[in-house]
Amino acid sequence: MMSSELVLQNVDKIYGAGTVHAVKDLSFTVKPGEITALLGSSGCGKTSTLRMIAGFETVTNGAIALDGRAIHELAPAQRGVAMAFETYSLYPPLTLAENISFALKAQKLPSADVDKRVKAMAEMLEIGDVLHKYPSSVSGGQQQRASLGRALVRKAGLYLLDEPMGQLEPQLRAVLRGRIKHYLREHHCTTILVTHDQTEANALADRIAVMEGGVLQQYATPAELKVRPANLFVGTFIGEPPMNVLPVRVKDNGQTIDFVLEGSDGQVLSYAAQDFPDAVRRRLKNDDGLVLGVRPHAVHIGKKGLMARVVTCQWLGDQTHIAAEIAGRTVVSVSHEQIKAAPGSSLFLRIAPQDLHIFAADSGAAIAHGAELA
Ligand SMILES: Nc1ncnc2c1ncn2[C@@H]1O[C@H](COP(=O)(O)OP(=O)(O)OP(=O)(O)O)[C@@H](O)[C@H]1O
Repeated sequence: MMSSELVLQNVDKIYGAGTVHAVKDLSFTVKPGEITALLGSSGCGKTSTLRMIAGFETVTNGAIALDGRAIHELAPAQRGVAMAFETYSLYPPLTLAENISFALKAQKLPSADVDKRVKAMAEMLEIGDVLHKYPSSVSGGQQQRASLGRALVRKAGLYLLDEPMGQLEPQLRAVLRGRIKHYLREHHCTTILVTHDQTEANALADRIAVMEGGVLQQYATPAELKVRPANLFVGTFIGEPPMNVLPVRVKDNGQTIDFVLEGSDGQVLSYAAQDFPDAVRRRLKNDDGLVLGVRPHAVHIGKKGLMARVVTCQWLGDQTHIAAEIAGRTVVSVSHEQIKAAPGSSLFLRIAPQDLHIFAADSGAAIAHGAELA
């Protein structure tokens, strides 16, 4: 199947009389055959972005190109894009099989070939037994899968999938994710997927565009987003349970680098100065306000360290989750060992220097990840 490169360049979406600036100066490229997820909370602008690429919304400023061809002023049908949108529903007078095969028939493929492809697609999506039914007599989840099948079975330069599995129960969603990813890979489909579910984005996408307030926060692989978040928003948005956040002031006395917890009576995370390379130390000016981000699995329970008061301690069968309070903040620790800690008791939290994410308190921009400059 052909696959295309998609380029968004300085795209803005302003609705109505200019009161809602839904997408701000958005630029990113999806390489041929790559799967990109647009991820963000409700209202961040991901659907507006997808709808502009599809042609259902006009672009206020900027350009969208597919394989070097500007498409943002073309009608949707002229863009060479296949779509599975919640609002882009099935044709009611056609069966699910006829809906899925519609575009293939329009391409005048031999009917034996069409039948074979529709059947394979339906089996992949677990709707083989309802292919003869009409949309009104199947469930929402089956309609959604038929709509996805109709998009995927077509030949297109670009595939746009809007929350394609939003209506499915978790087990089926997990099975289909794997199959859909395999299909997209095998057919080298350039794909954009909109989701608010980071598990889905991580499982399906090569790269994730994290959006907030209409602004692209970071565009990177799932692993990079976790290990090197560009800012505090991405750090706390990606990862489950979320990253712990500790506002601090830094003191470098030449021997040790001390992070003094804001709001505490002098509780300090203290590290040997040589734990941090000079390049990082030069960026940490004395008394600067910083925010430390620490993943829960990097917060260890030890014999010394930051003293915290246990709020809850739960063994989940394969890991212990401890929530502890320190300087009026809750810090979560996740451990694969079974730990017993009574609520109200005190314990000590240890964090290795290489597990610290250091952000500027004012802008939220990342300064360092572990011992490396951001
Ligand atoms: N047709 C419209 N007219 C005016 N404002 C709109 C319109 N469509 C979306 N918006 C606004 O634009 C902003 C971005 O909306 P958008 O639907 O793109 O976000 P989203 O991240 O996809 O959210 P959701 O996950 O809830 O669909 C929101 O503030 C929304 O209220």
